[in-house]
Amino acid sequence: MSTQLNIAQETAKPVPGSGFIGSTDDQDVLLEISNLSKNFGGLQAINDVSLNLRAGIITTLVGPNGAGKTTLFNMITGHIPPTEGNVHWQGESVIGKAPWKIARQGIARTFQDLRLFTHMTVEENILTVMEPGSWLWQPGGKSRKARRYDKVSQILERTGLTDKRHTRALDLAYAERKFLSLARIMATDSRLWLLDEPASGLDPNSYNLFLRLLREEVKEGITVCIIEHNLDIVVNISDRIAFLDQGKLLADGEPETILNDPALAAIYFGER
Ligand SMILES: Nc1ncnc2c1ncn2[C@@H]1O[C@H](COP(=O)(O)OP(=O)(O)OP(=O)(O)O)[C@@H](O)[C@H]1O
Repeated sequence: MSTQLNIAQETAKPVPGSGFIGSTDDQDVLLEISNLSKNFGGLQAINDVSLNLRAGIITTLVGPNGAGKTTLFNMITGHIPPTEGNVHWQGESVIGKAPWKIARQGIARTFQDLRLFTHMTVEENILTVMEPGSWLWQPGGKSRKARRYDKVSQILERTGLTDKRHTRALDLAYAERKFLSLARIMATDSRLWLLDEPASGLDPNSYNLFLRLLREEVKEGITVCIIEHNLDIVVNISDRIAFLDQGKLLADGEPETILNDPALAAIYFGER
């Protein structure tokens, strides 16, 4: 079994010390996680995690099953309260706020199980995440409703779903459902996207489209944090990697450094 997370060892930079790396700098921090912990009864799912999500990059959360990745997302988005610690979004704490309020402030999220409205069409699924006020007619120029439909068209075009506009989510292929989940996030105008395994199970063409789309969005100013298990995807996608294990943040840094750390690889592959 490989002792490394990445194959490209020749490009690796040396890891200082034993290999566990701390946070680098605090430039352009959009989301600040400070000393966050979560206990479920006797289980400490997240243990004193501090991590900054920097603007305009893709940070990937990796770690073995049960490491606490989804729990971390759940605390950022207000789905579960932390036992201790804080999360600041653009300088303001989100702790205690309802998920819908946090979403409205600009943090959007996808789920592993996608959570689409399966009996609604693709278009309807996207419209549900748009502001209700958008349906009102405004004097002068195009109605807001018309502008919303234009936006839906653009999103469908970019996600390759134009032909599926009036298809029920239920009748979509797996990759199309994944793209619909992404399309719904695109419709929210959020600044931070938290994506839970967005590329898992995609065929090569869909995967390439996904990568292209994500890079375009990041170029336009979106900040992304992704939970991902597939190392090929992690290698291709990450600007930065945060490595969690048993609720602890073991490393946070450059992909090359993290992916070539034998100690982390041993944990990832269950060889410790
Ligand atoms: N609501 C809950 N109640 C009790 N235990 C929970 C709850 N949610 C998560 N856990 C436990 O907390 C730990 C971390 O779970 P979490 O789902 O965050 O891990 P993960 O890194 O996302 O795992 P995976 O990669 O398998 O999805 C696990 O041991 C899990 O069983």
